[in-house]
Amino acid sequence: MTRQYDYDVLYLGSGHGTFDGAVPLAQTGSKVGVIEKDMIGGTCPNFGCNAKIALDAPVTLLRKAERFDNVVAGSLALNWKENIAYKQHVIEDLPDMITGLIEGAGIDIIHGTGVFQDRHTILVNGQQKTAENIVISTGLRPHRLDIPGSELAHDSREFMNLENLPEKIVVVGSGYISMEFVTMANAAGADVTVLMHGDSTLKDFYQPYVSKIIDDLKGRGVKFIKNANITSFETLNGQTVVHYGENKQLIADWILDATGRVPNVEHIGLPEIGIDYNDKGIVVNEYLQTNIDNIYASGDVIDKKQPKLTPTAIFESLYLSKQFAGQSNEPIKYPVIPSVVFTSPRIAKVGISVEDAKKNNDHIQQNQLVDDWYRQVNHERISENTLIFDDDHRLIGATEVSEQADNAIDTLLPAIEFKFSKEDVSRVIHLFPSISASTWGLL
Ligand SMILES: Cc1cc2nc3c(=O)[nH]c(=O)nc-3n(C[C@H](O)[C@H](O)[C@H](O)COP(=O)(O)OP(=O)(O)OC[C@H]3O[C@@H](n4cnc5c(N)ncnc54)[C@H](O)[C@@H]3O)c2cc1C
Ligand SMILES: NC(=O)c1ccc[n+]([C@@H]2O[C@H](COP(=O)([O-])OP(=O)(O)OC[C@H]3O[C@@H](n4cnc5c(N)ncnc54)[C@H](O)[C@@H]3O)[C@@H](O)[C@H]2O)c1
Repeated sequence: MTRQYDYDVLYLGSGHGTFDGAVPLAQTGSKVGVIEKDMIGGTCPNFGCNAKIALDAPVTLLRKAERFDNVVAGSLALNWKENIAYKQHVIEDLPDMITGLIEGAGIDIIHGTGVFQDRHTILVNGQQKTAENIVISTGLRPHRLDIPGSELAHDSREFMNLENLPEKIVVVGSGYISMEFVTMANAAGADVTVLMHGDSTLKDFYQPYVSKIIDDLKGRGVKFIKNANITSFETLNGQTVVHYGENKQLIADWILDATGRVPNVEHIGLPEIGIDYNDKGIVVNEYLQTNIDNIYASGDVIDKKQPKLTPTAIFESLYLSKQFAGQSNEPIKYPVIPSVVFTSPRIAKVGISVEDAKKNNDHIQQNQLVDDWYRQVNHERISENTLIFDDDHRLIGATEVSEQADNAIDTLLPAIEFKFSKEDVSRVIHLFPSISASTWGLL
C-alpha cells in the first residue's frame, strides 16, 4: 500500500520533547521525520541543563573545600576559561550522539526552519513535507526586555560560551537562570549585581529557604536591587550603562537578560492554519492534541501548569509515541514532578507546597538538618527541609534547602508518587551511609 503522506509523524524541533519519543516510535515501524533549525538535541544538551551542570561542578567543589577550610589545606580558585573549555568538551559530542540515536532508528532529520502550510504540510527549505500527524515541539527562547539598548544585553547561551569572565556583571531578573548563573559568576570572581523586577527571588519556591540562599550570596558580595525598573541600556565611553529607577545608573561590563523564556509560537504558520495558542504556549487537551486533531504539541512549548523542564518534555514525548504506536489511548497522567535550582546551597521541591499545606491543615514536619551527623560529614552550614504528610502519614510534599537538596528530594519521589504507607516506607532499605538513608529516615 502506498502512503498518502511522506511521514506517519513529523516533529517540528529536535529537543527532548521530540527525540525521546520519536526514537521508540520509529522502532515500532512508523515512518518518522524531524525538522530542526539549530542544534540537534535542542536546548537541554547544548545550552541548558547539561552545559549548565558541567559549569556548576567546580563551583560545588569550591564551596565544599571552603566548608572544609580547617581540614583541606590551601586555597582553590576557579579558572573560568578552563571551566568553559571543559564544559564544551563534556557536551560537544551530544548532538552527534543524539543524531546517531535518531538516524539509527531510521528517522529522517531535515535541517531547516519549518512553517505550517496546512494541517498535514510543513514547508522547509522550500520543500513540502507531509505527515498524517504533526508534533509541534519548538520549545522556548529567551525573553528580551523591550527597552532602548536591549541589544546590548546577552542571554544564558552566550553566558555559557564566554571565554573570559567579565569583571562587572549585571543580571536582570531573579528566577532560575539568574540565580544559577549568579552563583557561578560570583564563585568565579565576578562583581555581580542583580536587578529584580519586584521584591522576590525564585518566587515559586519556599521563601524562608530562598532567603537563606540570598543572604549567603549577599555575604559573598552579590548585590540585589529590588523593584529596579530598568529603563534603558546604553554605551557611553566604551562602557555599558544600565539606567534604572529614578535616574539611577550602573556601569556593567556585561549584562545578562534573564527575564524569562517565551514559547516559539510565532512565524511557524499557527494563525494561518488556525491553531490555538497564547503567550504561555500552545493550547492542548489531555491527549496533548491541539484544536486541530492531527496536530499535537510536546515539551516546553505547551501552555501547561507542569514545570517546563526536561523530564516533563521526555514524559510527554514518550506519552505521544505510545499514542501514535497504538499502545495507549489514555489521557496523559503526569506523575509528581520535582524541581531544583542549582545554586549552592541548592533549593528543591516536589508535591504540595508549604504554603498550600498550611491552608489545607496538612501535617507539616520541619527538620533542621545542620546538626544531623550525616550532614555534618559534609560540613553543611545551611541544611533544612520541610516534609508534608496527609492524615494517614503519607508523604504529599517536600522542600529542602541544602547542598544535597537535589538528591534528597529525588529520594523521596517514590513515597509521594506511589503513596507509600508507614509500612511501605519501612520495607525500603537504602545504602548506608547515604543521603537516601539519611532522608528516608525522616519519613
Ligand atoms: C540555561 C537553562 C538551563 C536549564 N536547566 C535545566 C535543568 O537543570 N533541568 C531541567 O530539567 N531543565 C532545565 N532547563 C529546561 C530544559 O532545557 C527544557 O525544559 C527542555 O530543553 C525542553 O525541551 P523541548 O524539546 O521542549 O524544547 P527545546 O529543547 O528548546 O527544543 C526545541 C527545538 O525546536 C527548534 N525549533 C524551534 N522552532 C523551529 C522551527 N520553526 N523549525 C525547526 N526547528 C525549530 C529549536 O531550534 C530547538 O532545537 C534549562 C533551560 C535553560 C535555558
Ligand atoms: N534548574 C532548572 O531546572 C532550570 C534552570 C534554568 C532554567 N530552567 C527553566 O527555564 C525557565 C526559564 O528560566 P528563567 O530564569 O529565564 O525564568 P523565570 O521565570 O524563572 O525568571 C524570570 C525572572 O525575570 C523577572 N522578570 C520578568 N520580566 C521582567 C522585566 N520586565 N524586568 C525585570 N525582570 C523581569 C521575573 O520576575 C523573574 O525573576 C524556567 O522556568 C525553567 O523552566 C530550569
